[in-house]
Amino acid sequence: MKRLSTAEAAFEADFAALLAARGGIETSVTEPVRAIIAEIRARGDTALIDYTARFDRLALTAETLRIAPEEIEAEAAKVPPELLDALRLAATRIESFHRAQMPQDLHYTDDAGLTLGLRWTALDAVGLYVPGGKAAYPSSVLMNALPARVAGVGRIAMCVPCPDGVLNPLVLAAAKISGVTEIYRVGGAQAVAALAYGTTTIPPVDRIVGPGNAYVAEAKRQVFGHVGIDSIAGPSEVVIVADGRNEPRLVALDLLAQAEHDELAQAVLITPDASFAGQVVAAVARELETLPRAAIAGRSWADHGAVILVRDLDEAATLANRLASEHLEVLLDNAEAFAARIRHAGAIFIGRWCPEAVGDYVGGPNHVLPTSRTARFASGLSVFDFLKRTTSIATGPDGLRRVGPAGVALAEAEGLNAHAMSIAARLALLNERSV
Ligand SMILES: NC(=O)c1ccc[n+]([C@@H]2O[C@H](COP(=O)([O-])OP(=O)(O)OC[C@H]3O[C@@H](n4cnc5c(N)ncnc54)[C@H](O)[C@@H]3O)[C@@H](O)[C@H]2O)c1
Ligand SMILES: N[C@H](CO)Cc1c[nH]c[nH+]1
Ligand SMILES: [Zn+2]
Repeated sequence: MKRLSTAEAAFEADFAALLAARGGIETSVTEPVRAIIAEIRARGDTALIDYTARFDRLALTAETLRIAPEEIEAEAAKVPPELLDALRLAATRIESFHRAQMPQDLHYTDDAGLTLGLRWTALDAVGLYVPGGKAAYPSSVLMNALPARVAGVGRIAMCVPCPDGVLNPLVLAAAKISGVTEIYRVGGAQAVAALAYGTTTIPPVDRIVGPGNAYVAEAKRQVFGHVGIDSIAGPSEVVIVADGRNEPRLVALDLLAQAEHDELAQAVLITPDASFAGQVVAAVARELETLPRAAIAGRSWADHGAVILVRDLDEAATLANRLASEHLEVLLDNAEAFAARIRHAGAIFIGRWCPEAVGDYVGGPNHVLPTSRTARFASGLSVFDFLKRTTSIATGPDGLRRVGPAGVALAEAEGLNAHAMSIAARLALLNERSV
């Protein structure tokens, strides 16, 4: 864990090092992934079955690639009722927040007499990748599938690797609650390729979303352009701005909640109170003694954690904006006012009673958020990832007369004569016919 102080002369250099410490994309898998995608394109289901036998130790046939409805039911039925209730509560809240995001179409006639439109339509088909094994978060199934459903996507296909044939009941229960029934037990780059290009069993989709390991991320990068993808997520991050009026243990737990995701996760505390900073650092050490995921969280905190001592909250706001973190917690008296000054953060958690973990599960907004400072220009997953816009222009003779000559002039200036003539010829016809 780094201790930085804005009062120190070396601060800018230390801070730059902190910004640069964010994770990058793994490149050693580029060629293996290229080969896997080519095989899936050439041999379809047969290659998918071969790779699943090799990487997931699971023998499949074209008939068993897709998880049968009875299997989904049987697995979901293994989930304890209180956990199903928790998933349902989360799903209801996520669904209603995403429903509130749905945009309006535009349709109006302007002063020149042209009728202009902008219409939102949902994607036809989306593929949702869910990581296999212990890395799978059922909450992420809800966060990826529900916005697609709310947007009105016609078909949602899900791929989840099942190493040694083991299904994950919670993942299947979350899929069921989200209304996803088309689920394939395949993973890795081969699943991404199958979703992108299609096989006999898996029809192709238009966009692929969801997290995964380096093979999955690289495959998404390589199929991008043929299909759409969501952003490629880096390690999780939290920045916590807290004054000395907080309970140190609660702040320590919030830092560790991010750190326990991954050894590369980054947890940063910004505070104007040096004595409080010391108490939080001590509390982190105490909590690490008993935390089940202490090995991961301890590594993350040791290698990527930071405590920044600022002179005042103005400096805290400036640094929080520069960090443009995936998550920002504001644990201050006047948290709303501080949050209003933040321009760059994936999601903001406002007030001492609002830990980031609420947003991971039951807040309502999406927990798939921009990492690695991309919050400067990117946003979290939403219904907009599953919608597209089509614009329209309608005009009759009057509108064409009003705007056509300027179009002709611009086309001629660009040397595009057919463009100019397609408008000019109509204008000439209108004059001839005195329409
Ligand atoms: N919300 C979430 O669920 C979430 C969020 C963030 C990150 N993640 C990330 O998801 C990832 C999960 O990783 P995972 O590996 O457990 O599951 P995964 O589903 O991402 O990958 C498993 C697949 O990787 C492929 N693979 C493994 N070794 C390979 C090799 N040598 N060559 C080619 N392909 C190979 C196999 O096809 C296997 O099915 C982690 O990196 C985790 O950080 C998950
Ligand atoms: N904090 C993670 C995204 O950064 C999401 C998550 C899922 N489960 C728990 N947390
Ligand atoms: Zn989390």
